[in-house]
Amino acid sequence: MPQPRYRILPSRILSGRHQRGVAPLSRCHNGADTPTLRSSNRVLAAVRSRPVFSARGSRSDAELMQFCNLSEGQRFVLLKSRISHSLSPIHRKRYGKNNVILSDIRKPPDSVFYSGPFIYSDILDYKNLREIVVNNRITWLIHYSALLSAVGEANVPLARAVNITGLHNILDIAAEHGLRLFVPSTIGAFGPTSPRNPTPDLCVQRPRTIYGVSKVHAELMGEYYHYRYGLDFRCLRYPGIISADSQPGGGTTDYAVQIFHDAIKTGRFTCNLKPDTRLPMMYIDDCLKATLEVMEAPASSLTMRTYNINAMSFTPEELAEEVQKHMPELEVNYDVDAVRQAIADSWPMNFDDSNARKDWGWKHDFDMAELVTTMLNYLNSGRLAFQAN
Ligand SMILES: NC(=O)C1=CN([C@@H]2O[C@H](COP(=O)(O)OP(=O)(O)OC[C@H]3O[C@@H](n4cnc5c(N)ncnc54)[C@H](O)[C@@H]3O)[C@@H](O)[C@H]2O)C=CC1
Ligand SMILES: CC(=O)[C@H](N)C(=O)O
Repeated sequence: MPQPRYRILPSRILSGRHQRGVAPLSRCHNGADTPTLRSSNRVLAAVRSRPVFSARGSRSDAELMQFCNLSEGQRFVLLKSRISHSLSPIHRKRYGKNNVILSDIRKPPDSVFYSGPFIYSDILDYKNLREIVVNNRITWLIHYSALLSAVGEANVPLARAVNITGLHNILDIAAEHGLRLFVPSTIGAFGPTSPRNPTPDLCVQRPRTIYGVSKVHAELMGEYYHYRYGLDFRCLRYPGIISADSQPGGGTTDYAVQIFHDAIKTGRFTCNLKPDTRLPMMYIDDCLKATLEVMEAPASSLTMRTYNINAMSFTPEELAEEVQKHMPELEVNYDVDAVRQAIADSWPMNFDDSNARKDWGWKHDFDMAELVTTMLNYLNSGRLAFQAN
């Protein structure tokens, strides 16, 4: 048994009461401090025995009500991304500005940086993550950091480190400190041998990207920690997310964001996928709604820990036609990127999210027509405001 080198100071767990735990640490392969499984077991055994942190279904409604009411100093860390830009204001309104802490390896835009607490962190630095969780008495962790599908293929070692080693760090910290943990998965967690139309929650998952492999790994590890250690792990497989308030990044579905920016800026759009490539998509507001709903759902309503969610499915051609209803002058061309096309061809065309609808009442608000109108109104209002200044 290794000698303890560090002590975990008193930390707040979900009930808002305090738990004292002492965990010997060992060095993990990436050089960061991480608890040994054995020491985690000891802490977790104590945590699991507490009524608010027992396995699925054993929490009473009263405890859940108490849990979801963050009045006793419950605090979040949101590991930042484009999606969390939009999620943080909603969380802050709901749970209090200072109870939601954003964190990233990069300084965000000023509008995000000055909107509330922000802490620098590198997902690969376990010790730093642990300090953030302990020093800020964090109780919920929302883990968005990742390299997406196309950028992941361009830098596999980095994607493997951020998406897999980073996830291991998060899981250990969440389990050790009794945090509720949300990790998003994706349509990219399926592959060419999965049923594609529609794709159910449970089926063959053999993705062909490092991104997809890392997300299947995250789903399985999260569920394993849930059943093995009682970790309150919750995961949604998002479709392509479309949002107006951030620039498109390294995803395969990002053409469906880019088209709006290009339509408004230049009146011309060149799509990097074939016109008939059908993929599941969702407007950001629906994504945020689903994320909050599943985070707050009583554990007893969840029959699974990882759910598909969906809103619509369309092809570039169909999306372009819908945009052209508002902007008939929009010119659309196709210049197919072979890597992105191969990824898209291996992903679901339609997503079966019937379990989410049945278990916790998931219901989307935005269809394609609503999405297009909202995106164009939002981006046009930004452009008009800019011109007015
Ligand atoms: N945007 C989409 O269409 C979809 C997104 N998702 C998932 O949602 C999450 C967020 O996605 P987006 O907002 O689109 O991603 P994004 O690319 O905007 O954000 C990823 C964030 O990870 C951060 N990051 C990278 N390396 C890091 C490190 N070493 N330490 C700390 N942070 C680091 C980046 O700085 C960036 O802010 C990802 O996990 C993604 O897999 C899932 C399905 C669809
Ligand atoms: C669907 C996703 O996970 C993401 N937008 C990507 O295209 O990589």
